[in-house]
Amino acid sequence: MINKNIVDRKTIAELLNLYPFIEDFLTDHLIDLDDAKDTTLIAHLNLLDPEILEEKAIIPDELIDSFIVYTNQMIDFLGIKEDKRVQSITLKPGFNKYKEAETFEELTINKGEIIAIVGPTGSGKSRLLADIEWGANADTPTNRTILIDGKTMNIESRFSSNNKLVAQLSQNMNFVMDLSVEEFIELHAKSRMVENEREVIEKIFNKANELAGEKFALDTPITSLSGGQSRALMIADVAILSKSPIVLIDEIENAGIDRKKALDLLVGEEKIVLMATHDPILALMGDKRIIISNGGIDKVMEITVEEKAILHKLESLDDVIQGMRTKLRYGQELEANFEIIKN
Ligand SMILES: Nc1ncnc2c1ncn2[C@@H]1O[C@H](COP(=O)(O)OP(=O)(O)OP(=O)(O)O)[C@@H](O)[C@H]1O
Repeated sequence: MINKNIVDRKTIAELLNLYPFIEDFLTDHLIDLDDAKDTTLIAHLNLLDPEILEEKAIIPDELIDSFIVYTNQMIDFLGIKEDKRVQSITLKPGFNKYKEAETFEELTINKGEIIAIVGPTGSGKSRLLADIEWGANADTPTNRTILIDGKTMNIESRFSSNNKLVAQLSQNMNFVMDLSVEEFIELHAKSRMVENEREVIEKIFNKANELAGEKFALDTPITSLSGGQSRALMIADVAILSKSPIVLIDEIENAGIDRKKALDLLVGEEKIVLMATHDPILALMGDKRIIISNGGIDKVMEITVEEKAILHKLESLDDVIQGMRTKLRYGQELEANFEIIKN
């Protein structure tokens, strides 16, 4: 089944590749496929002249909604083998540290969504991630319940180490195995029984190097990767090779990797991503954010249009800071005059 997150993130060409039958719907609605293939449907509609939209009686949001309904009906009708992956997780309220009931409405997170978890140090962000990893069923200190596709996690999924529903990326990841990067990925690819092993190894290696600040080689021993490089390798590995549909990230801000690319990579693979963070850029990169206070979920907020604009400015500031970091690292002097490019 598709949902709005998927339609918002995939290009029309990618959607056509998955569901060739949508061509009829798009052409019936006068979408010029030659023009539109490399953009998302919403981006394409937003680029159209308002007069043309009016003339064709197209209201972008309504068209997207009917596109989703049509595509899902066709998936049903054609009996297309349904994606067995998890479609959503739901958090049901429990108690905060003072045993007061959490007041948020039950929260459902769909695949392709990014949720930031924010709150002061010690407020319970990691605890929430642990509840999700554990598949809490009113049996953790918070008394929360986590539903996967509307159901509590069964015992097998909770305790099995194969087919884990949840992949966890934490701040401190140390490798202890005596393997090269290539051998490490190969081992993982073999255990997953992938057919196109070479291709997968190359893809993970290239993606990891795109995310990492300092490049590494296929024959670099994994024990000599830096913190940021190991984190980049794990993210690429989880995104491309791991079948776990849910990814939990505990603070990637200090890992020295390209955070935006990392999130885009995970979400592009249609994972459900939850990340605990103190970093305003990451917090605003989420579609929603969960505010934690005293061990409880205080509220759930959606990113506003104004915040999206602020995120854009913060990213420019961040570029300046990263640039300065690079200069300092390579022994250069900083200049007082610097420009913040985007506005
Ligand atoms: N609802 C709760 N009931 C009981 N204990 C809780 C609850 N929420 C959190 N805790 C406990 O509070 C402590 C601090 O929580 P946690 O480590 O999750 O904070 P954090 O927000 O991740 O902190 P930091 O930002 O420093 O990483 C932990 O021992 C955790 O188990």
